[in-house]
Amino acid sequence: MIKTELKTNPSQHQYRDYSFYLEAPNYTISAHNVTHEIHDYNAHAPLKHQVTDHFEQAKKLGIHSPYIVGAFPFETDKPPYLFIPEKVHITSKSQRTGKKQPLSPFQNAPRLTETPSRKEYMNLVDEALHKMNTSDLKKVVLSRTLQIESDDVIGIDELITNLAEHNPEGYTFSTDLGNEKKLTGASPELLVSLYQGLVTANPLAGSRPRSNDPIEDRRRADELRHSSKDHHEHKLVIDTVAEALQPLCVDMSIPKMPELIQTETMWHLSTEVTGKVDPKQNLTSVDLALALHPTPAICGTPEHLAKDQIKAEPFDRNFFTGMVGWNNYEGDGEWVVSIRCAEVSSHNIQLFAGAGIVEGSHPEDELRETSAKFETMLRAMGSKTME
Ligand SMILES: C=C(O[C@H]1C=CC=C(C(=O)O)[C@@H]1O)C(=O)O
Repeated sequence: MIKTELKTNPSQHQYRDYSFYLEAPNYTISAHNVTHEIHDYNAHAPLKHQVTDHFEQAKKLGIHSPYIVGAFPFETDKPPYLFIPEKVHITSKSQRTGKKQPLSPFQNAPRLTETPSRKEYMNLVDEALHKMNTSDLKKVVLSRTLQIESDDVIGIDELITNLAEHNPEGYTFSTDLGNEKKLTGASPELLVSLYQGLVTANPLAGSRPRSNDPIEDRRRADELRHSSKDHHEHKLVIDTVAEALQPLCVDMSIPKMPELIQTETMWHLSTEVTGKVDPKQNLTSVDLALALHPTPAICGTPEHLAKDQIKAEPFDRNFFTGMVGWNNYEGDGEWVVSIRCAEVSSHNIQLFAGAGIVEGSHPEDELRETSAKFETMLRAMGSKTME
């Protein structure tokens, strides 16, 4: 986890009008006045070189310690939306009011469309389970989308305030995607951070929806803690993350058993993997993030078979299940998995939610899990539940 050294008055920090905003558990980073948009991204040239070129150009423009910020999409052959801001502002965590009553980003009731339908989603899960019986596919993350259309201009400020109030342990973010669109959400999952040589990754996999009833909530947590199906799902992710980081790190440490963590809407199995970056390789946080992405927490294993199943999702994931974050001139930075999020434009919000399918998964449970994951965004919009 990144520690902040640059501390200013937290109350100065508002996300309004920022091109990039990330509120992490212990610091907030925001950026505006874009100088360089990395639009001439070349998927065949190493990103490292492109970033170095852009940093050099930014330096010529008088930005002494440039940052690169933005988002990468799920598909690795599609361009990221990255930029170098003229000004970056880092503070200790914003003081939140703890207000649980959401400010409404809508004046009038919006219209909702689900894709795929609930029945179609369960069919996709069934097909994936069938593939697991007839091929080497072990895990795939299948997702749904919820399109919300409003007559009002959507209040992005309210949305982000609500997300941050309700997810103090997570990463609330909003980043420009061009064409007046933003990717906005509150992710509980750290893909990777690099800070003064220390590498941290915190994969999540294996989940249960929370319940309003404390006894039922505890029962679900215990069920998850003891579920061999969920531990198997979790291990597939940890093994892949460890394998990707091993050649890039020294002194890696991986706890034997996952921890149980909670968000306002979900229980998750979580493992914090740490290590020291190999000093001989001159790696940046972007190098580490690209080496890990896409992890089986949002894609599956083996990756190529999981991607074949994901093609059956009847929509484009775009930046959902990609990553959002920043990288500074020294190569330090932090990248968060873009889940519990939505693409937001003036009158439309497209929400996304996925669930990991492994042998032993049940279509109705996965449907329920994705509905619960939508709730992170829905609650920030003032809605209690979609069931
Ligand atoms: C794909 C999502 O969550 C992933 C991250 C944590 C736990 C997950 C799970 O248990 O299935 C998912 O793999 C999502 O929130 O849309």
